[in-house]
Amino acid sequence: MLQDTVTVHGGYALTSPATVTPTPSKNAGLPLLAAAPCVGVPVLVHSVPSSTDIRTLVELMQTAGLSVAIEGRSLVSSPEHARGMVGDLSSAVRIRASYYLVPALLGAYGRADLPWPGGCDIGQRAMDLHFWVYAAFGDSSTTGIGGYTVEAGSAVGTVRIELPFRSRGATVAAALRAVVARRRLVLVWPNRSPEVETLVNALNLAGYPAVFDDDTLYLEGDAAPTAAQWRVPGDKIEIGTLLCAAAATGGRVRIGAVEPAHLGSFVPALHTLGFDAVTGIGTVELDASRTGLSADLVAVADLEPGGLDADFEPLLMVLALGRAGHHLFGDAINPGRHGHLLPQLARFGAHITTESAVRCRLRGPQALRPAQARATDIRTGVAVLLAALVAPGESRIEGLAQVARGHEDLLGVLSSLGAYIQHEVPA
Ligand SMILES: CC(=O)N[C@H]1[C@@H](OP(=O)(O)OP(=O)(O)OC[C@H]2O[C@@H](n3ccc(=O)[nH]c3=O)[C@H](O)[C@@H]2O)O[C@H](CO)[C@@H](O)[C@@H]1O
Ligand SMILES: C=C(OP(=O)(O)O)C(=O)O
Repeated sequence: MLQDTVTVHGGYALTSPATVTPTPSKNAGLPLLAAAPCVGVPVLVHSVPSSTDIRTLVELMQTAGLSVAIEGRSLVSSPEHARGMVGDLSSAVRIRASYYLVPALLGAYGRADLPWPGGCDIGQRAMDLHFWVYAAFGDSSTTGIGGYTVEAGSAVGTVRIELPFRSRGATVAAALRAVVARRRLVLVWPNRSPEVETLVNALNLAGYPAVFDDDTLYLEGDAAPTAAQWRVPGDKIEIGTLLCAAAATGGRVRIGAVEPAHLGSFVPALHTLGFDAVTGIGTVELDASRTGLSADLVAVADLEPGGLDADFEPLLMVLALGRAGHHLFGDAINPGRHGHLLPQLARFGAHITTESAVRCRLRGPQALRPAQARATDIRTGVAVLLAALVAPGESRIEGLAQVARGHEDLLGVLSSLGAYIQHEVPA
């Protein structure tokens, strides 16, 4: 059983003896799993991670009467939709991605009743764009204090939607609604993150032609589908975590099964900080003994294609603390995150100047000292683990259930690189 508190003995270089294969990704897996009951054909999804949020989504689909089952590390989805009854979906409040369930529920029952998305307490989790997407399909939505209801409409023909910004959640909602409604979709300003591109490739494999053309996604939701097998890709955030862990502790790591393009502007950020991260075909490696001079880093989360994924920003903040320069950080996408992250890093002695709720600056290098800290959300949790691995001495980290929401066994992976992490045995 996972214990919620660990002691991290920091100050040791993390080095992988062999090439590390990343664990499959939560954030790429969630849309694929939600898509499986939408496509109208049998689907087998391979490499499903068993992080808590993924397990919650699968349980929710089963409670909703959708025909999905976990077999080993795969999800098997059969086209016969409902068992006829939707059970209690109140645990949907535990994850943000519960909103990915709406299209499958509309397909199975013609309506979706869900609590508001929850998960990490990192800012408002608005769904206005999702409702706007459903309205474009002719669906009607009503909202209340505890949750919302979407009821399926009966409109036909091509649906054209222009998003005001590249929301990942709204893009997934539009794509899944199009295949459930069997309608052509023209979506302007789609999100083009690797997680969405993975979903679009999966829909292609299931016989729904889908293509990005500059700033538009074209999806033939009315095509004839075919049974498909999908695979959840390796977790780009875990890859980033291991690169930062090796870099920050003066170690070395080589990671395989990597799609370097999925790392977006994360690798250039490592270069700015002076680290020689080298990408190859399906690999990325970093040897901190080859570190050069660092320059000022600007790490501002961005939804534009190739922009910095917000979930990389806390990792880069810890890394930058050890590197010379004036470094700027921003995450307006998760506007509550700095409010959790900065106080936890301050416990390690980090001096970070808040410019606004979503922007901060720091001047490096700064030495970190061991601390007692809390994983208040997934990425703050990983950031404090990194800080603890850097700070020489014993740190105590609480709240690891948050990290387990996004990672199947991050502590195990870090331990395989030589991290010395002890689980606290409850009295
Ligand atoms: C499950 C999952 O994959 N979560 C990721 C996803 O979150 P998420 O799916 O929420 O990301 P979106 O791109 O949809 O949302 C980005 C921003 O837009 C706002 N918004 C979104 C929809 C809407 O209808 N109205 C609205 O105002 C959100 O509150 C947020 O501030 O992308 C984020 C940005 O890369 C990541 O940090 C999250 O880890
Ligand atoms: C915030 C995250 O996920 P979610 O949006 O699912 O809470 C995350 O993965 O860090």
